[in-house]
Amino acid sequence: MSIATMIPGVEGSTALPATTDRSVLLEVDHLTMRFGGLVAIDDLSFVAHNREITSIIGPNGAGKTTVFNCLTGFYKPTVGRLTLHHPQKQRTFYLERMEGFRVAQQAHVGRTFQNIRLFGQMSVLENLIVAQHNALMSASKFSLAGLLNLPVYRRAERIAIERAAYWLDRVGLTARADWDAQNLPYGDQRRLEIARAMCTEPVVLCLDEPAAGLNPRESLDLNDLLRAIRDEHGIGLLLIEHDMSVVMGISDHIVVLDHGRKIADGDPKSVREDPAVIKAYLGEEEDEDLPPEVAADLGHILGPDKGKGSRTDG
Ligand SMILES: Nc1ncnc2c1ncn2[C@@H]1O[C@H](COP(=O)(O)OP(=O)(O)OP(=O)(O)O)[C@@H](O)[C@H]1O
Repeated sequence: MSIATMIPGVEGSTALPATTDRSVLLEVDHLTMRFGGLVAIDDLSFVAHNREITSIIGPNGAGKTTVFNCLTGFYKPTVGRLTLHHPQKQRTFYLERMEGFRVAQQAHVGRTFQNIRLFGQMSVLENLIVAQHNALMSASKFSLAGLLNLPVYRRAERIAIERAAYWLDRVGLTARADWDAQNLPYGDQRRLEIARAMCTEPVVLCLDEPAAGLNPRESLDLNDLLRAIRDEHGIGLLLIEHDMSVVMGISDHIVVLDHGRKIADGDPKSVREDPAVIKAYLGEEEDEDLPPEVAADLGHILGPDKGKGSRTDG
């Protein structure tokens, strides 16, 4: 079977066609996460739709990464239900009940990390092959078919290599396929992490600050890549991002947290105008002068005429 029949966006694909289908992909109900006496997430509910980019924003410590950690099986929530409606398998997964490693394996929730976590001493290509470990192990019948190099394993191996090649091309890293991942420039490492997550064939991709450390050009390219993943690959994206030009530029839907609580939920325009959001980002002392880069970020959220305040980030 050609990789073209397996990867959405490639000629001959059998994946879901790119439509305007906005079916609910993920439901978060009454999610609460306590660490001892600290309530990191406090009764949070929201939905994310298929084929949309949903951003979760809020000041430092608002609970954004904790939401991702609960969704992806790194944390067990104290209370709450996380329901994934898998559009291809027509199945529902209760993520909070699953063992952590099964969340990626069975429910196909992929993620990238705030601090890049590549296999630094493996090549770029090897990082993408290792990401397909589950499929390869299954095809090898957990060793025998692989050891004997049976056709079923050879086919799975070929598909894994073709998928890796496809994603190398999509993120512009084909020429660096043999480099050790640790030797890539920072922006390339960020894109390799996204490619690696996509090689696991997620139905929802959670991206934790993918634009961190990117220059403006790289940041614009990232926007294009994320839009293309949404539009061509028929999945939902969840984004945590401090760069408000990225958030406001590509989000279909934004959920705003402050001290673990949801304070706003809607499209970028309504969130930008929401008084609770303005207050969370500006704080009470609106006259305080901010550093220029912080004022610029606030300008992206609140519009050019408002860029002063005391709270500092996305
Ligand atoms: N494993 C943990 N143990 C104890 N407290 C934690 C743990 N993980 C997160 N927290 C706390 O939960 C709160 C929310 O943290 P979280 O990292 O989710 O916020 P965030 O919005 O992602 O912040 P940032 O934007 O700075 O990354 C913080 O007070 C943090 O210290």
